[in-house]
Amino acid sequence: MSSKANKKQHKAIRGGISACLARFGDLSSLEQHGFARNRMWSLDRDPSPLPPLDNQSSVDLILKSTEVDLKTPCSFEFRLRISLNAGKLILIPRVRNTANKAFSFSFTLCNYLSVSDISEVRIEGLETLDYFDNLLNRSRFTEQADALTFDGEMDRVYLHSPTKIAIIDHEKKRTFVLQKKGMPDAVVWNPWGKKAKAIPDLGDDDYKIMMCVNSAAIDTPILLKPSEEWMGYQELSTVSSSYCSGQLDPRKVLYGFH
Ligand SMILES: O=P(O)(O)OC[C@H]1O[C@H](O)[C@H](O)[C@@H](O)[C@@H]1O
Repeated sequence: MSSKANKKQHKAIRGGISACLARFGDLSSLEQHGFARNRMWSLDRDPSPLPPLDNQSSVDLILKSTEVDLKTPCSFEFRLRISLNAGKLILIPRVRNTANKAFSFSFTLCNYLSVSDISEVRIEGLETLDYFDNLLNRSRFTEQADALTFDGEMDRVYLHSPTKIAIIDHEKKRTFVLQKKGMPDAVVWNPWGKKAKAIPDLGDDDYKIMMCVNSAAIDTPILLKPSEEWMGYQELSTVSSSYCSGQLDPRKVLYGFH
């Protein structure tokens, strides 16, 4: 979490994971990254059709469009199951269309990851993919690097990424493994120094120890007919090892090679 995080209501905390239901990054959006991350959610006592929870380390939450302001252009129920197990955090977002006409939306789970030093981080799994560069008017490029490293501001939407992405923190000897379904794209963001200074709830130097790698459905919005439900899945886990140590080949993490 940011050293200057603002924990007031009606504002997403800068850190953790925020659920963004919107035309993500679209200027026509009513609120940056949508309204869902800025609202108070309720406990969901009927998470059907998911099986009821049977362990203490899970919770079902719900946000109904009726609890959102009237500017919401559609009627929906947005459910989120959060489960925490040893070294593993699972999020299952679901959106049901409760209106009598179809609507589409983009969706992102914005994962703030804590790292030892952004210059020492390497992301595996995005190589050779096409991406939109938000810093260059969403121009489309193809990733040429073997792995993604950071030496300046980055804000990209990688298209059709694999279901597993590894974020390797050399200094901490820790790898985050991000697995996802139903969210084909991946956003990578680090504001770097100049932009960090301009973001009020981010400490000037916080950019050195954070990054966002987000599960997203942005390029092709999710289309829901009346009564239909969309479901996504995200699993974030850590592997105590490092690419440097030679004990772990990131390809094994990504593809399970033996
Ligand atoms: O400041 P926020 O609204 O939380 O957005 C923070 C960042 O999130 C993303 O990952 C986007 O790709 C960036 O364009 C954006 O600046």
